[in-house]
Amino acid sequence: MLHIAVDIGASSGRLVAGERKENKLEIKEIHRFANGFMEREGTSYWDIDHLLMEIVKGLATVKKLGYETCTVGIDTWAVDYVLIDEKGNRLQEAVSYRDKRTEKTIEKLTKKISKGFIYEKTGIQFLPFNTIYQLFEEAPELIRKTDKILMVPDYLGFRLTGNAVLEVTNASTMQLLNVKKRDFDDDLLELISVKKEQFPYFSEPGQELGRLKKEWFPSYDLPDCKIVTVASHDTASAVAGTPGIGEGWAYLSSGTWSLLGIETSEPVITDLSLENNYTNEWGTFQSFRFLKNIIGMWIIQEVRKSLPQDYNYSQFVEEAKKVERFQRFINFNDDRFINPIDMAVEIQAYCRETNQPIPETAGELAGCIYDNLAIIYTMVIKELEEITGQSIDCLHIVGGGAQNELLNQLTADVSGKTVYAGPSEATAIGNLLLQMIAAGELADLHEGRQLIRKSFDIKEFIPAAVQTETLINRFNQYG
Ligand SMILES: Nc1ncnc2c1ncn2[C@@H]1O[C@H](COP(=O)(O)OP(=O)(O)OP(=O)(O)O)[C@@H](O)[C@H]1O
Ligand SMILES: C[C@H](O)[C@H](O)[C@@H](O)C(=O)CO
Ligand SMILES: [Mg+2]
Repeated sequence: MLHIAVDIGASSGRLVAGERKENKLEIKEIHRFANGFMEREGTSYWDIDHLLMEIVKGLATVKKLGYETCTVGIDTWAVDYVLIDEKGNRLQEAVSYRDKRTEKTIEKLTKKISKGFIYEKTGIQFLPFNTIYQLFEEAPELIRKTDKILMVPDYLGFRLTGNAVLEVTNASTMQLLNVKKRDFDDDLLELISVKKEQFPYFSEPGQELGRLKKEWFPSYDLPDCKIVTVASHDTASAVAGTPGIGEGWAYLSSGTWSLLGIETSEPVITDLSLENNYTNEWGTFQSFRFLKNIIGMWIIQEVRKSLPQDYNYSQFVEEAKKVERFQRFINFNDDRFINPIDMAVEIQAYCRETNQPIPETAGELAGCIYDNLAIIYTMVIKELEEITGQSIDCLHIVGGGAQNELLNQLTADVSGKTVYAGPSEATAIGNLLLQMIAAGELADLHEGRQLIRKSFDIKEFIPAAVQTETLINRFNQYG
């Protein structure tokens, strides 16, 4: 059976076909397209209709390749949603989590209910753009007109099948679910004046959402195509698509964001996890993704836009290799880097304010980004071990960032952990695994990860000795 993963990240989207051929998973990229938010009248939003048409375009290609039967699973970035009325019409643009409307919302809401209380209920990290804060900022009359609040991947599935669900891995990122009840938290819904009935019913990954709506057939005429819910939060699919070599492994889903964490069977909700802003996003098969959001390749993506000359990511890495290591220490998790007007200027301002050499060239800018990400990753690994009491033996770097061999080696060196890099399309692969488990082609995720290890090139990076403590001390001095 052919399975199609629709994986849409903040910077790019792709349709990846996957089929099990004996003891290998064979994948083929069918369609790739750019993503990114737009700005209009002071609002940052996603062109959601364009994304839908890109999916349709990709499915038409599947048809042209001669397939008649397939399943499709959709995953995207987290927290963002679409409001629809009782006729299914979209009530407004799909606002991006990078929009500035929620910059002060945590401060506003935690005057009414403490952070500790919210965290005790949800176990979810405090990111200014969590769904709870976005919904709080919506105009009350718009919420009153809203029949359903659909998370982005669920909205795309609704447009293709007419059926709406709330898939749990992405639902958890709303910071509205009570982790013990595995249901909405009534206090939090009341706090933001939203009703439970304004959400669809929950769906676990692996359930049939429906068949493609007839009106889409003319452009791709896939008579036997079923949409299946997968881990619709892309990071949850990326974790599912992590090879999982050894016992004490951690994952780093390296794309626009760097999501670094471990899989747990129970949530970790402690003073220390709250203090360090760790999250317990829901994973597949009732697991949890105990992780931390680290500003990831967003930084270099935005620097790329700042520079007069266009560099591709391989060129940035080559330029970064030429500059001296660890000349600047920058805490890229500072809110100033969430969405500055000009990232290169913001980095230079940070260095000027902290009396550090100001990076000017592409190599100096990329070099300081990769140097400091390696230090931040190391600090998060140390925090994870301290908070959970579990030792982490190795780190799996998956996603587009896994192709950055300089950063892979720097991460191994600074953290002292062996790094396994790849697959770069782990999100799409995890999406495919969940469809294959639903189709009975795989018994479970354990078998799926064995298939990954047999099917894809996973590069090993052995740590070389560096003065980690010195680097962390210097980072804390400037961070
Ligand atoms: N050849 C390469 N060398 C080094 N880095 C690369 C290379 N190709 C891609 N990358 C890095 O991968 C990043 C994109 O990763 P990926 O494709 O996983 O992100 P995405 O899926 O579009 O977004 P999201 O993180 O929201 O899922 C780029 O920003 C870039 O930094
Ligand atoms: C906004 C979220 O933190 C973001 O989507 C992250 O969870 C992610 O999934 C990045 O791919
Ligand atoms: Mg991605």
